[in-house]
Amino acid sequence: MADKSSSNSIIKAEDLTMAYGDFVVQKDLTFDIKSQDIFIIMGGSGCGKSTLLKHFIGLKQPATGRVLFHSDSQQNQRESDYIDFWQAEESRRQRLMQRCGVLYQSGALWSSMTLAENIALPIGEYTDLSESDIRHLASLKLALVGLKGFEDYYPSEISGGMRKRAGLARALALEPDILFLDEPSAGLDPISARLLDDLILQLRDNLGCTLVVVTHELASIFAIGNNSVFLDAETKTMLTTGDPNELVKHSEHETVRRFLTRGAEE
Ligand SMILES: Nc1ncnc2c1ncn2[C@@H]1O[C@H](COP(=O)(O)OP(=O)(O)OP(=O)(O)O)[C@@H](O)[C@H]1O
Repeated sequence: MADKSSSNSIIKAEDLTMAYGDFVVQKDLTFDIKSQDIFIIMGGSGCGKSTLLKHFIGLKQPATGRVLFHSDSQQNQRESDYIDFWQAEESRRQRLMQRCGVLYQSGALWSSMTLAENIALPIGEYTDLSESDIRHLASLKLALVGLKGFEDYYPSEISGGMRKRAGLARALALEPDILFLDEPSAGLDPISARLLDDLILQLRDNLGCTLVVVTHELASIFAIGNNSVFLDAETKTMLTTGDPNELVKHSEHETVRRFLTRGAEE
């Protein structure tokens, strides 16, 4: 089934069923995330958005089905170029994960380290660069997210929005081609949330990253998303996949249209 529309997929979920023990969270998930998508994982509370993210970042194994990563996002793609993440050898999995940056909901910065030190940490761990090169790179990453000059600040000395951006700078430390963001605008005021959306769009446009974002903020979904999957808590499966800006108008599923219009439809 190598149709043209799936030809530049960077991640694929195939018949994925997710469960905690006997408790099935979602079943039969099949969708593609394409290179340079801003792909939104959406759905009501407790439907399994964060659980799905965990399957992509190596924290949780599928009950059944597969998570496939393209072996090299820069190349033309054939079916044989996909790696079944959970069947791959540990070393292969680690290499795949080094292509991925993650921004956790809390931001997860080390409070006892400055912003530059927070970003230098993964760079020092995974590269052989000198201390001064690492420091220089950390400054560059902070500049990328609009935090030039804040190298020596501690997380407690900056605002929530700035902490999110610093978390993004750290997620970018190893120059990932895929970024996973868990509720990036949670806890931010509307203006800071909007600025973070703008930054996310810039990162995609300037760095060519693919972004996978868990969010239920409607403004963000429409502002940044060009592709999505909708997980339904009731039927425990996906209802649809596609551009949320189209789904809000044309989805055949009332549940999806109602979610995207906050129930204001009709
Ligand atoms: N470690 C766990 N063990 C058992 N059940 C879990 C675990 N983590 C989550 N669950 C359950 O799995 C379901 C999906 O949880 P998940 O956090 O993925 O949903 P979510 O869509 O991200 O929720 P929210 O929008 O509220 O953050 C929920 O019923 C939750 O209680």
